Amino acid sequence: MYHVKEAFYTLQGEGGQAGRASVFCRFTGCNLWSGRERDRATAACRFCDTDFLGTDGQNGGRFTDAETLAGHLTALWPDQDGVVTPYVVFTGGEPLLQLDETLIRAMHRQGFEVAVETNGTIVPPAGIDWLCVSPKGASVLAVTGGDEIKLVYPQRDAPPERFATLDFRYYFLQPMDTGPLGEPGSRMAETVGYCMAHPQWRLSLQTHKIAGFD
Ligand SMILES: C[S@@+](CC[C@H](N)C(=O)[O-])C[C@H]1O[C@@H](n2cnc3c(N)ncnc32)[C@H](O)[C@@H]1O
Ligand SMILES: Nc1nc2[nH]cc(C(=O)O)c2c(=O)[nH]1
Ligand code: SF4
Ligand SMILES: [Mg+2]
Repeated sequence: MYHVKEAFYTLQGEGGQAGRASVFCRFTGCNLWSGRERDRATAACRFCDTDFLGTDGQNGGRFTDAETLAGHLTALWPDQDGVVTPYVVFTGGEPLLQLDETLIRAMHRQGFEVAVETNGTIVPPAGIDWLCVSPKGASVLAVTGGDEIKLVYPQRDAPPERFATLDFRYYFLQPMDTGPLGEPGSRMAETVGYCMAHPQWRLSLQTHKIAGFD
């Protein structure tokens, strides 16, 4: 059984695939935070911008098997004429608590490329086409390579230096969303500063928040 908070068609907003049309599948639940506000201050991950509790979101629900969920996600892809390869992003919550090889294969059979957004604490199943790892605080990484690392910046217990020699194709810093840009607490300027001082790292902006497309 797969538990899905919500599923929707949008553009990938972040990282090296930003701007690409994507079906998002947001799984319920995370191993680094319960998702309840009263637990946030003591969680392993404390800055989460996402509601991943329950199955009550847009196109959410409980799916008994991979084929059923794959069909549900495929129906959200608008371009049925095969001009481009369809793209699905599994996120959450922590998607690797639920995503398995059976579901990845089912999406491949539907013609999709499969991307994953993970906190890096769980070993991924085989077959992922684009793996994005976003380390959280002092949590121990089970994944030390992939297509991109997208580190939310700054994090006291997770300085970029700790990850600079890992095996990724792209290294991104994403400013921690602490509220509106330009308001006190915005981490934009220091993130830009770090990328300019350390050219290995590129800036990733949450373009869906800036442009308001989800
Ligand atoms: C909600 S998480 C779900 C996937 C997975 N649990 C993870 O943490 O990578 C999706 C992406 O949003 C990022 N993110 C979460 N809260 C954020 C915030 N307040 N500011 C910037 N990025 C944030 C995460 O680091 C991750 O790259
Ligand atoms: N448009 C859009 N792009 C995203 N990239 C990663 C997201 C996530 O929450 O995992 C996300 C999201 O929530 N929306
Ligand atoms: S690991 Fe990801 S889903 Fe879990 S609380 Fe942190 S940002 Fe949110
Ligand atoms: Mg998001």
